[in-house]
Amino acid sequence: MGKILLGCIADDFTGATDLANNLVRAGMRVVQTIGTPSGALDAEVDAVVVALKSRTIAPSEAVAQSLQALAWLQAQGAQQIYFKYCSTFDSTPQGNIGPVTEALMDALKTDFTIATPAFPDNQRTVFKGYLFAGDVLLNESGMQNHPLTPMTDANLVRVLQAQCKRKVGLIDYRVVARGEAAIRARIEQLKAEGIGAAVVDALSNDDLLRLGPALKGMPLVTAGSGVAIGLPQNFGITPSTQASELPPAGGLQAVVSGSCSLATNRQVLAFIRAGRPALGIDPLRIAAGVDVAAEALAWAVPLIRKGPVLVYSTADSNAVKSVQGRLGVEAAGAMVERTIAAIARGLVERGVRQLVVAGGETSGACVQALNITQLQIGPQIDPGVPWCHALSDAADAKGVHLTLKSGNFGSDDFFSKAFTMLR
Ligand SMILES: Nc1ncnc2c1ncn2[C@@H]1O[C@H](COP(=O)(O)OP(=O)(O)OP(=O)(O)O)[C@@H](O)[C@H]1O
Ligand SMILES: O=C(O)[C@@H](O)C(=O)CO
Repeated sequence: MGKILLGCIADDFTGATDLANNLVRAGMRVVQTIGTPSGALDAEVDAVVVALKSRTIAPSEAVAQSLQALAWLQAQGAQQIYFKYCSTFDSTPQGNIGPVTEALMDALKTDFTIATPAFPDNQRTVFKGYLFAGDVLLNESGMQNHPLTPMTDANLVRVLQAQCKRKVGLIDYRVVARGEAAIRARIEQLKAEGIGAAVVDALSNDDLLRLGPALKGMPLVTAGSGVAIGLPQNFGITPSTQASELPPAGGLQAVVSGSCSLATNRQVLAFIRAGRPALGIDPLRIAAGVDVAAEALAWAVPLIRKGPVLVYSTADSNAVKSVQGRLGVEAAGAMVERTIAAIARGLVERGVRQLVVAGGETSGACVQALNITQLQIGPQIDPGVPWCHALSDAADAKGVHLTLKSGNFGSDDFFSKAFTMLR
């Protein structure tokens, strides 16, 4: 197999497909691996995204996993490394984005990198170092109440500095607007001031496309998925439809959703309002010992021959809080994830070959239950969400078309629209 150009390390599974999607749209052939593979790469591609589940784990463990991924990517010939985190920069002062960045810098023996979660296609922009989600600052966007990674400060220079030993600086929008030469000059100036990492402003895709050429040859880039739109051109790659070609899809269609984010709540409602079959599952019944997965599969089987079905635990924040109050946050999450993963597996065993999964943690549980080891990345359904084609150790799940939807991504009609794209 040929050597890869770009080696990527993503801190969660849906985030990994988001990054892979932007690379594919810019012309790269990409596979996503679930965890760091044990053997050599068995595919002819331009980039590999190693999907970790490291977003909320302790820095020492995240560093160890990321360095293992780095070593594997280097062994596949990667010329540049991309550390992908969330477009809402999910991490507290004790978070691991800084420690992982610095460990990768040390391993790559590089003295400078950039950091920017900007993803304008999904309304994440960075201005004077402050991250906006839509029209509001990150800490007014709801992210200040995130159960695991509450973001109470939108100033990314401060947030990253709190996690880093190296000094953190800023490349602001005025520099970015002037393009490659100005960005490179600013990088040299920051380095001379002893700064090791700089947050980069980006208000639009044009900013990201101006940033791209200035990153050519930088050993490590750290970012959300947005920066990816400007990197393939550095390797002489231009957009092509072939990069996103997947084998033809067939089989039955289903959606499973464990995401409780606002966008997913709207998507569940839209699917129900469209008159499609949908079954809500109740975490308290799972806790009471009812075999909810078996019930859901018995419900789905007669319906699924006629079109896509949805099984969801999606609920609004009050309902989720009430369940968490009774069962505990972690126990409730784990119980629901296990049940949805069992349903996903059961659906695939019963002939589902096109599966939509909503929610990052939920996706992790489903992908693991299906023993999926590798995903080939196909066409985009909505910004940040592509169809994928699965390689799996489980014979049933081999060749399944799968999409892993981040909680906050996708239009309201996503659960119906997704299937129309595979016809
Ligand atoms: N009704 C419910 N009550 C309590 N917990 C739930 C309920 N439904 C789902 N959960 C749990 O909430 C968590 C949702 O996280 P998940 O990452 O899947 O979605 P998300 O946060 O919307 O997605 P993303 O991480 O992509 O933004 C999971 O642990 C899931 O099991
Ligand atoms: O960057 C994002 O917002 C997503 O790719 C993600 O990481 C969601 O978990």
